[in-house]
Amino acid sequence: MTFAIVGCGIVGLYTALNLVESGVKGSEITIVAEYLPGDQSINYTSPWAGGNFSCISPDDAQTLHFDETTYKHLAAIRKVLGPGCGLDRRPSTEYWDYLPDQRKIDSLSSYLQDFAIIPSSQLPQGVVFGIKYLSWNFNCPKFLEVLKEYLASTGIVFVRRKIQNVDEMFEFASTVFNCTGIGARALGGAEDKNIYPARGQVVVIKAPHINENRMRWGPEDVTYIIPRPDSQSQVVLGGYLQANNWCADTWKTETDDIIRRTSQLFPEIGKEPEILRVACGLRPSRQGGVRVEKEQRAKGLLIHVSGLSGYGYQAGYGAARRAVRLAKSYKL
Ligand SMILES: Cc1cc2nc3c(=O)[nH]c(=O)nc-3n(C[C@H](O)[C@H](O)[C@H](O)COP(=O)(O)OP(=O)(O)OC[C@H]3O[C@@H](n4cnc5c(N)ncnc54)[C@H](O)[C@@H]3O)c2cc1C
Repeated sequence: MTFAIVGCGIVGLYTALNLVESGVKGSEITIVAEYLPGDQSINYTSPWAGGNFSCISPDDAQTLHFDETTYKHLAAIRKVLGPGCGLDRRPSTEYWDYLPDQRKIDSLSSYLQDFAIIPSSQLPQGVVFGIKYLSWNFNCPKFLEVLKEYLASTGIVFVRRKIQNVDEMFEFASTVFNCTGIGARALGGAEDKNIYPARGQVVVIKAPHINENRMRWGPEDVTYIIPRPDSQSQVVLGGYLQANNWCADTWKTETDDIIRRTSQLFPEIGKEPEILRVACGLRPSRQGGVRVEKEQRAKGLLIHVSGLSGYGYQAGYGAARRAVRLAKSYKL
């Protein structure tokens, strides 16, 4: 059996990793993508992520399960890739201006390391609920490159090509994974109009004194501070979740708003941090949630792994594992 993956963002790479872990030889896997690690485009979301493990996922059982699978497996991934791979542990504090769904808290509290609910007397003004735990932090551009190098070392071939119609992928293999992120909306032969962007702008600062995550979930926006491992003290500040906004530009007003909100949440950031970069990305959100589905096409089997929205790093490994089991017809 041969396998091909269209898409080389975090979801395509996690899918390849799952295939290798399940015993498939690297030489039986081909990854085809318009953009590869190291590239930058508004149509390539993965380099723009914060990124960490947080409470961003929706409250449905499937996504919570994907979160759990990924959280528990990241230690094994770090071991394989080695120190300096852009994946490491940092403590995290998350606050809500509203009560989060109990299903999510029950799920997270059952496996997050060092999980604790913050006593209400210690919550900042306006916050109604808060937790602390040990999170995972990604230096996303670096992690993508290191993971790609590791997969290449197993014999996986990477091909740069824009696919017009998904059936072209059966030139490469009889089983194809569609991991095209925001591109899944327009992928010929498999257009998924449920996919839509959720734009986020981020500000990258230099701040060696910030070594923990802090997040605050408001009714409309999220404010977050995410240190990047193996990055010479970069910290990612955000953010926004702007549904159906395709804009690739960045805005000074949003930068100022992000600095204002993050320095309020974490005063040690200061009001004039050293800004290294401002960027934005389009989270591949999906009406109906994450799609892990098997489809029999005339030329072979197609498995969709899409709609990872703002949780591709923290839930994508779990989604990819389910996709690989579907492909290999394992019991779920
Ligand atoms: C500001 C921001 C902050 C975020 N923070 C976090 C975070 O802290 N934690 C977290 O878990 N997630 C976070 N995310 C979300 C995360 O970045 C996404 O869920 C993830 O990157 C989606 O990965 P993907 O592989 O599905 O898509 P992408 O990374 O976009 O990859 C898609 C791939 O498919 C290829 N492709 C598409 N169409 C075609 C075609 N027709 N032919 C050939 N190739 C094609 C592309 O070239 C690319 O290689 C954040 C996102 C943003 C924007």
